[in-house]
Amino acid sequence: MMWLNRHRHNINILLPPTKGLVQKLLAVTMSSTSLKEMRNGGEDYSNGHGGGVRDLYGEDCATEDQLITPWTFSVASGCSLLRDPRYNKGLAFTEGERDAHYLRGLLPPAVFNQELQEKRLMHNLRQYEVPLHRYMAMMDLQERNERLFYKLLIDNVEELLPVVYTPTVGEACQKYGSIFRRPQGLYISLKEKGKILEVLKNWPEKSIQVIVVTDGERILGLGDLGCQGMGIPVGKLSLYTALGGVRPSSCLPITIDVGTNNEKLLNDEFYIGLKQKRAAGQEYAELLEEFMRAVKQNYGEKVLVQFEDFANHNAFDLLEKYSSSHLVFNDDIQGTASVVLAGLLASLKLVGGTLADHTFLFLGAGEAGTGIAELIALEISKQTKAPVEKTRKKIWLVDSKGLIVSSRLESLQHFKKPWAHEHEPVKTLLDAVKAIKPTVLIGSSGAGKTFTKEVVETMASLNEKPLILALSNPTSQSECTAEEAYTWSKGKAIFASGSPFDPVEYEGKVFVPGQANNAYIFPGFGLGLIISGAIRVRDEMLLAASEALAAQVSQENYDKGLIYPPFSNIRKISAHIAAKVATKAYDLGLASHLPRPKDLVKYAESCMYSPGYRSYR
Ligand SMILES: O=C([O-])CC(=O)C(=O)O
Ligand SMILES: [Mg+2]
Repeated sequence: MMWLNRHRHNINILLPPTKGLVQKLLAVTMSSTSLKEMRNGGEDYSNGHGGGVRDLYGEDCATEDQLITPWTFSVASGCSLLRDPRYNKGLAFTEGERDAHYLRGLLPPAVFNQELQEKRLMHNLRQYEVPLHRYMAMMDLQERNERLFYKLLIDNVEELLPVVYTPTVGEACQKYGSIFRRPQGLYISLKEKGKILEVLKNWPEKSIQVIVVTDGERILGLGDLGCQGMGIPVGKLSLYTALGGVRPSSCLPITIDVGTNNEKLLNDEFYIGLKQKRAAGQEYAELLEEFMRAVKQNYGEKVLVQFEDFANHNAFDLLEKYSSSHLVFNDDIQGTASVVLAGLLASLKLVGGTLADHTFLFLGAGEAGTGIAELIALEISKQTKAPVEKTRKKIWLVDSKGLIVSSRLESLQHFKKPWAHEHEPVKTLLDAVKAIKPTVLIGSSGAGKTFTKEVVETMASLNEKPLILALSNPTSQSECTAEEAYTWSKGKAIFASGSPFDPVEYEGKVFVPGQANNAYIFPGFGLGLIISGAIRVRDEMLLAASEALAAQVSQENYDKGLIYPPFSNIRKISAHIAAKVATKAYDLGLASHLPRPKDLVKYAESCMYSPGYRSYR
């Protein structure tokens, strides 16, 4: 179906002039405005999520800028093809492809299919006993053969998520300087002030749909890792593709380096970032402002900017500042809130009652704690029609100074103020549990081992089925382990954690802990924004995502005491979340891709990147 015009190192592929394609080809000669209109109109050649044009491998990899002429598309051959992770297939190049693309002799004679490659890789990965070595092997694969990386991740998601994501990604960030090989993502430091637009233009891909950006100040619960935080945007975006089906070429990981206050890194000769204390105040705000402007100027209004692992003091301000002018989402505030709310909604099937019947106590009043608290209050308000000022009263937060109460109001940071209810001062978490008598205990402090035996025992003495969520990451920062939650509560607790724990056997019964991690939400949430061409994020979309996730918990899952569905179904789950988010975007008049597709679940599924190899013949 295609004609090849071979040169020694490049292959120009001519598109066949079939009727449908002629229309498509005409389309790509148009101005970019009319191209966008056609794309939004759902023309066949569009990938349906707002960027790119299908290339001959059936992939949406060409961008408008790359399409210099509408009739040819140039790909590498020979060694360049083997070294291009986007197109390399390694031993899976067929005999015919080896002839056609000057690969003869550059590969050993065996031809493997993708399944055999997967089998070999999983076998090799399982030989590594050190999790970080598995992480490094996965990163090498991503840089060598992108489709195989995603195929492996999708087909073995439960086994590989802890490798490319929490907990191992935390250790990878801590050691990023020493394991650093080939750069991933885009680094924007104070040195690039005044030139950020130019820096964005250095990135090889032009049609970006999702940016995950960090400034490295609060990486998971590990604190300030400066420039080494890059592992987080890279990891999150690999989940955007594997779990949410967003094309890898549309994903851009960014680390903003304004220095670090981590003395250990400042004194480390191998540190890869700026060796200075963090810029703050106006200098910080100006760099972020330039960045946000450049992003909009370069990628347009529909690019999603996900803020990740910023410290509290910047996270809330950035979200507030840019949510009315940009498509922004803070995963730690909003994504975590949405996933926890989903778990709470699902847990009602196990504990009975409505959300409004519960009393919530948080340890940690930062991004995750206050974000979750607010979303719970909004959902109760939606369900009961009570004003949110009233529904907040059933939600209590403890920070490093004790229970947040009205007598502390003056000295509280602004994001904590709504939670300062009338109560006498309480100093410790244990005393707060005794005083408030919560049905749900949520750990979001980033501080490990804080749900002590007494705390869990008190929760179990107060409740038939206490709900205990230890959200802090990675595993070392978890408020308690799954085993502690089940044994200390004598098997009564319903438990979920931010990082994964293995099932626990207690008195002959097996308890399977859930993973309350924002990875359930952000990939599908982002996909929903992309397919609808949403231009803003709204709380209603977060509630819709929570409800969609909760609806995916099956009776079989409930029978095992689970309040989250298994990650093995995540692509289907993401499609449902995407559909509900897109529906909200359309209902709120915030969607720019018209007309609205009739079956949004099917549409979301049809837009998903699939990592099977394409034939190059
Ligand atoms: O990355 C994770 O596992 C969840 C998350 O956003 C965080 O802990 O900051
Ligand atoms: Mg995070």
